[in-house]
Amino acid sequence: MRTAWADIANSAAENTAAASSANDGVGSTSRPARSSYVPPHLRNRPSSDPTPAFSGVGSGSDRSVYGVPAGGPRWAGPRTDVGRPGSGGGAPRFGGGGNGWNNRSGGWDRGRDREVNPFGDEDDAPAEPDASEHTGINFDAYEDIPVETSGDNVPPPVNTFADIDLGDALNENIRRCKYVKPTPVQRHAIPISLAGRDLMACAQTGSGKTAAFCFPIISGIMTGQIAQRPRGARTVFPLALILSPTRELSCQIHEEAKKFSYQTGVRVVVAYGGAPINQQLRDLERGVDILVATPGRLVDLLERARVSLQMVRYLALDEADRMLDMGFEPQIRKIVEQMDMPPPGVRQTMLFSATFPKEIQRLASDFLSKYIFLAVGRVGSSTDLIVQRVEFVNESDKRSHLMDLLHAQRENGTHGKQSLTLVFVETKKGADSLEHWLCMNGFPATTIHGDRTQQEREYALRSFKSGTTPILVATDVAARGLDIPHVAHVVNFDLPNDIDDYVHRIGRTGRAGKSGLATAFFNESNSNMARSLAELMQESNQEVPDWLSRYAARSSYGGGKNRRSGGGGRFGGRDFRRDTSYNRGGGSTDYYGGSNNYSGGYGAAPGGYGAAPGGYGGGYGAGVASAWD
Ligand SMILES: Nc1ncnc2c1ncn2[C@@H]1O[C@H](COP(=O)(O)OP(=O)(O)OP(=O)(O)O)[C@@H](O)[C@H]1O
Repeated sequence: MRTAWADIANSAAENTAAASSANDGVGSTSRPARSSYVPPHLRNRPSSDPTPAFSGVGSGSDRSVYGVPAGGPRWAGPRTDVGRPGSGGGAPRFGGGGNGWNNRSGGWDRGRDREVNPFGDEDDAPAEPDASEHTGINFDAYEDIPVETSGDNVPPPVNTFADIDLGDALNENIRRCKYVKPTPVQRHAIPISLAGRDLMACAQTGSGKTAAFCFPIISGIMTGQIAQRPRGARTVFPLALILSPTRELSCQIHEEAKKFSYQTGVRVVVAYGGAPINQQLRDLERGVDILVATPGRLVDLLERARVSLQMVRYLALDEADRMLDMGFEPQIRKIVEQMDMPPPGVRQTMLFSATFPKEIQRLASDFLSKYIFLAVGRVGSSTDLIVQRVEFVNESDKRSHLMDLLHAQRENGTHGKQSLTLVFVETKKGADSLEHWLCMNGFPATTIHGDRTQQEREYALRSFKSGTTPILVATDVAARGLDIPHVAHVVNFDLPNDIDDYVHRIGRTGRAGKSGLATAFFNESNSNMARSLAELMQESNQEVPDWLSRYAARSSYGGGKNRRSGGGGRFGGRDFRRDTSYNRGGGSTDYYGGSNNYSGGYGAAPGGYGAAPGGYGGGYGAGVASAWD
């Protein structure tokens, strides 16, 4: 059976052969693959199009040609090689400027020729007017969702993708993805980002945040002014950096971004730990516009001087609260503040997550400039699409209880390829032992956790996704971001110590408007979670068992951290800059001088879950980062 590494090894061999160079390793001076790099603005140029360099500026949009606000470009690099065609439609016609990139490209279409169609045979399927019919997305689930924005001059939301000037090639890929309407976070976040504004965005799990940050980045690179990139001997200069906390999530974002950027000429490369670095170096050398990475591997590449961040115009942190908690913050600060990345206000920064504790918002503001805060849905709440059940199960009864659930699923047909079950446990050993026990009892299962090799992790994920092993036993490494179709049931065999982790875990089901089920096993050892759990369930219109309410009445806030998402407001949705203690405590109103804009029918009542200062202690030791990364 071909494994991930077999694939990599084979593709490396193919590449080496194609390059006809026995000396194609890292450090080779010939770098044959790299010579075929074609800059994005030249790759889309029709071969028959003799259009010379175009220097026009698109109009009719609230952003300038650089994708920055009308107030003035924040990216000052002079454009020498590419212009923006008018926004009135038609395929983009990029003109070569006769510069070095063009000369060494070997032809506009060489890069594109090699591009694998990520849509496969479905490429030409017509878009359905009714999204729910074709994709199973229940868009009604998103109606009346509460939205809050705060900050200066917030660009208005759009209702359709056609209302946004994303460019023909990207629009075509949106059609290929069968995205008919933007989701609420996309409706708000995309115009904000296209206007060049920094953004801190909170939106519920499975609500389409990946596209919300990818579309403006791809569009900006395709259409914006790009200063000529330096030509370091072995250094590459991406224009955008997307960081995520886990290898699997980085791979997933990479796959998504490749779909969105198909035939746009924008090149997306992924770099993550646990996989051979040489293949990643070769990928980078072929050219990179958007680099998707985990922090540890990126630091490695930066220290080897194989990547420079000096040309980064867009920085996106997915799962931003996780990226800035104790485990990752030093690495993120190093990448963002201590290397050669342009500062806030020069680069554009976008932070996305479903949860955003106040203390993390405070840290995050260091990376942002005059940003807009956007909350779609109740920050840190779970989506109402997920039915949540909490069952009291003593530690010693957990296995037999799980077995009962699985048998019941089998009997009512909700088991198998179309109904996957994801079981979260606290420890890696616990994951292995439960997996073994399930297999012994006739339930094919696999496992994913930080002690497994990356090859094993990827194999496990594929086996789960395909339904070969319809049960995945996982630690929190699988809690965030993973978009696995057909996860029908999430079981919190061991509850996490942090309510935000619970929100992300159960968010692996009930995605993109579909419904899902989440069952949690609760016992005495989880009593510190009772209150947060009961309140979260209440907010999500779930039935709270009486016994849990009694536990909640007796206990304090969850996990000892008392850091309910969003902070300061019972329903989250709260920009920490509006917090009175922040303003009193010497916090500068420079961060925030703007109006608050609400839509939807909820109020962020003060009080309630106030996150006590210093209450947040982070959930992970520093050493954990490497296991994730
Ligand atoms: N406009 C759209 N129309 C239909 N489907 C969409 C749209 N936007 C995104 N999706 C789909 O919704 C699913 C969830 O999207 P995504 O993974 O970006 O969610 P997310 O908000 O990042 O979730 P999480 O918080 O768990 O990381 C994906 O399968 C994606 O393809």
